[in-house]
Amino acid sequence: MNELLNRIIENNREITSKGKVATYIPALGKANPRHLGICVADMEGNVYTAGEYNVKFTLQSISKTISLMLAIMDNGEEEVFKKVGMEPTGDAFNSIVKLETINPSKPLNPMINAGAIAVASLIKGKDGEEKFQRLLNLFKKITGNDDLKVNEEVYLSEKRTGDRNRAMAYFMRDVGILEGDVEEILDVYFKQCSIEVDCIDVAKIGLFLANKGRVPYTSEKIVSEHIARIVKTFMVTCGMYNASGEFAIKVGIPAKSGVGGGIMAAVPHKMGIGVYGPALDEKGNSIGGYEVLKELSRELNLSIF
Ligand SMILES: NC(=O)CC[C@H](N)C(=O)O
Repeated sequence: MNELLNRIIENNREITSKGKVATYIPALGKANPRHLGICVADMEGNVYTAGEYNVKFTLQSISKTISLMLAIMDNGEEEVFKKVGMEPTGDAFNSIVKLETINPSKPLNPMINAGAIAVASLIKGKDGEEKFQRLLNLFKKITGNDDLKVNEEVYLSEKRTGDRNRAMAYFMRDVGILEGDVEEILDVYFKQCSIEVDCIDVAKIGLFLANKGRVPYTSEKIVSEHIARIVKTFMVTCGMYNASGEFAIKVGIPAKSGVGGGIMAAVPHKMGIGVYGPALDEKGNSIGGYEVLKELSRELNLSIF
């Protein structure tokens, strides 16, 4: 397996030159666009790695999967889906346009920014800090990594420049989707996006979802199978933003990407995969990571369809 992963990384390194590192969050612009790494963690406890698997990056939109999980655990499915929809969108992850035109006005799904901000508002806690700590603790449990923390530079960089997210959040409060202190809600969201990880952490998140919401090594059941299934279904329909349909055909694995360059993938009953390559395609997905998953899926016949 290590040999296969090394080969796949080297086969796809060239394509990273065709992508661009995200710079709309200035601190993300410092990443090395040539980096490409992978970790596969399987059900038996084996961990395989290749390339720059241990370079640190921030979760960004990958965090939206676990924040959704926590919001459903806290409030139940019915309450959460009163505030956010279940439908994919053909628009960019940070698009604002449908918020006003759709009736009733609510974000289309929890994997786009507006939806994830609505979800962050539903996490329980006496203030933003407690809400975020509850979410961070859940990530620590799932990955088995107690050292997970926020990358302060990325967090402050996004907080300073996140006016589009801020605009969506204030609009959502106006139409009654968000309640309470908008800046505090945004702070939870900006921090969850800035949690720093490597490919191993991300593969463990995938493995946890692949194993229906249980951490395989400890067998601890963190969430019901039903909620784990909801999260994986969103990964299939919305996880790669407006490239999710094509990804389902070409790769066929539930996956969630982030603009930090990570992709988290969950192959049901088999393995979790964490990929990192900060050079992005025009839709905001890791250009090398996408190709790496495509080749791995083909080699090991991993498509769920
Ligand atoms: N697609 C992403 O990873 C987006 C997350 C990023 N923090 C943002 O809000 O723009």
